[in-house]
Amino acid sequence: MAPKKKGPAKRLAAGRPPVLQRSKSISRSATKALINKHHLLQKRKRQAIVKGNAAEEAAIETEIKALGGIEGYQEASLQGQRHDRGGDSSRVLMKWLEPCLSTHGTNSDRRLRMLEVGALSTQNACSKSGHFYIERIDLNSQGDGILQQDFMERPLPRDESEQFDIISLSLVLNYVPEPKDRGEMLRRTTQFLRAPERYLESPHLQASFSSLFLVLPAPCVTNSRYLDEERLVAIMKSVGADPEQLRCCLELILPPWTMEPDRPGFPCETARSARTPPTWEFLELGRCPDWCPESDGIPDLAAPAIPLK
Ligand SMILES: C[S@@+](CC[C@H](N)C(=O)[O-])C[C@H]1O[C@@H](n2cnc3c(N)ncnc32)[C@H](O)[C@@H]1O
Repeated sequence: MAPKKKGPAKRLAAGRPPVLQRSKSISRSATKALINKHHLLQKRKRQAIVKGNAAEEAAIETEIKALGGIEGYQEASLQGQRHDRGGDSSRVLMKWLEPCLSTHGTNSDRRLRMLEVGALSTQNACSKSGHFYIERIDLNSQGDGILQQDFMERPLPRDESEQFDIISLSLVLNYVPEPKDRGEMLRRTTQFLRAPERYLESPHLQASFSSLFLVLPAPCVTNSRYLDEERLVAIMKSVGADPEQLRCCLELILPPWTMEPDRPGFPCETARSARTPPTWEFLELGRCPDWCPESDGIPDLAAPAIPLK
């Protein structure tokens, strides 16, 4: 028998089990294209389900799989959290909360409760801060410390001990294909937040808690036929947020030149004055929310289906 031909020496990494292999870096534009395509397919799939068209639904599901499924989408999202691509949004949150949290301290008995919906990592800025007990959930858990759970199916809190001081909903709302479901998701967050009375004896906390940290891709607000700042405020009001207390964070996917302070159409003071990393922009609508869970009426988030005039 002829001796086996020796191939080129393999690198050690080639023998690693797949879970240990380093993920490939995807270019910024490929990341963005993949995320957008995924959102589009989710929307079309939702429409196919509503129409009861099983064949179309299956075809779209095949397309989603070919794109890498939810894992591919999450991988692309993680790439977006890289420092050189604007970093993780919770850095912005920590910056906002710094004045109040530095007074509060990090004693374990004083830590605040955070629910992170759509958590991709246990290593972001709020996780590292030491200020929070964090419950992390995601539709598709990427590892220990992240519970696999659909927020929409999460049992409602039975009492205040199961509620949270803050909920992070960063780049999750825009993942939900149907306007009505987006409304329901927002409304649901209010049921998980602690009542403002809880903070009456801690004036430094009162200014910021309880609150929702809402992050949206900037074009959802700055370049949308259906949503602008005014409508976003109206939507937040309809779920019971005090408009004077709102603060929301937009992930800017537009080129850095749009950070020009006098860019028309972005009248927010903080956006003008903040020294921000190039891919983030802040929408300062006031301070943090003072939720009023009793607010009547179901939010009319079908609103985004009505084009702006
Ligand atoms: C773009 S990633 C955002 C990750 C991270 N929060 C960030 O800011 O970079 C969106 C994540 O939200 C998760 N997600 C979407 N809808 C969800 C739901 N109903 N419940 C839990 N997680 C959800 C997705 O699985 C995905 O991992």
